[in-house]
Amino acid sequence: MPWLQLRLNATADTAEKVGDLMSACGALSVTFLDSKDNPVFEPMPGETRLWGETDVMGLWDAEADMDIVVSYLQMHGGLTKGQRYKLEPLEDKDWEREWMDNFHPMQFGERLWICPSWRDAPAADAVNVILDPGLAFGTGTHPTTALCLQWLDSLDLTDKTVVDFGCGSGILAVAALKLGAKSAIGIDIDPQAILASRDNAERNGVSDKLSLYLPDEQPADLKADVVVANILAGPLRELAPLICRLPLPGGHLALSGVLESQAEEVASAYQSHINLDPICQKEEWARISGIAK
Ligand SMILES: C[S@@+](CC[C@H](N)C(=O)[O-])C[C@H]1O[C@@H](n2cnc3c(N)ncnc32)[C@H](O)[C@@H]1O
Repeated sequence: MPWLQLRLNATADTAEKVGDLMSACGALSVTFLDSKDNPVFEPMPGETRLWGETDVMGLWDAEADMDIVVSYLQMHGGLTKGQRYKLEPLEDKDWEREWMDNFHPMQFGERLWICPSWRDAPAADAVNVILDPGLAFGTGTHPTTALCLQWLDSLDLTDKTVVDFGCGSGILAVAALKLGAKSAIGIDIDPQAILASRDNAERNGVSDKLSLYLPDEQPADLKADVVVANILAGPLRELAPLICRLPLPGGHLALSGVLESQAEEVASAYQSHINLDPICQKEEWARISGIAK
């Protein structure tokens, strides 16, 4: 089935509203893209977008009446009078082909590779995580995920327990298990993330070692040797009292999803419980890590 894609530019303040309006008039998916065309996070409710100019891209099936969609956006302030937008058909075949052709195995750190299922593993002795990119967050292409994968690769995870807080596709928990962790727990507020993580664990033969919880279901006394949380700066600040208690004494913690400009403030919420490493950066993103006191 061919698709129709509508793309328009929004600002930090309007992107979320434009996305909601697109969903309200039948978009099958809505993606936010930064200035380099990387997909960016959907903001948490009440959270301010921090990355300035954002393109919002909605996808409809070919039957959709896009005149109605455009009028609806104009009527509700998603498109201002005279604002330019791009509407183009996307052939299903081209779309999938392009996706598949462009998604190559990617290396993180020394041992770890993320490999789409339709490509051969790059090296027999590498640690290969098989993951199919989708609309869900967490394929390794985003710098915040990459920072966490590199960090996990740098640790000796043999027989360690791991918590992946904000597990998304489960990429970090699955990678940790394939790097030798004994067991992992993934936690996410999004039920779709729980399902995606389960699928990806099964695809990688580690589902028996991964437990998944919504936040209000997680064990009360949860502790682990290694804790990784790739969520945004706001939740990381708010959840600091909870996340600080997750690593065992001497255990490792990494926080990601934080812009470089927010790193000091987030780090200060953790420094009473964590001996912090120097902040590590990739593009405009920062990773905060350290060892629990
Ligand atoms: C940026 S994605 C990270 C996904 C994956 N861990 C990765 O590194 O690519 C953030 C995930 O955190 C989840 N999340 C956001 N706030 C959360 C919270 N307060 N508690 C648990 N999960 C949360 C979101 O639903 C989303 O799946």
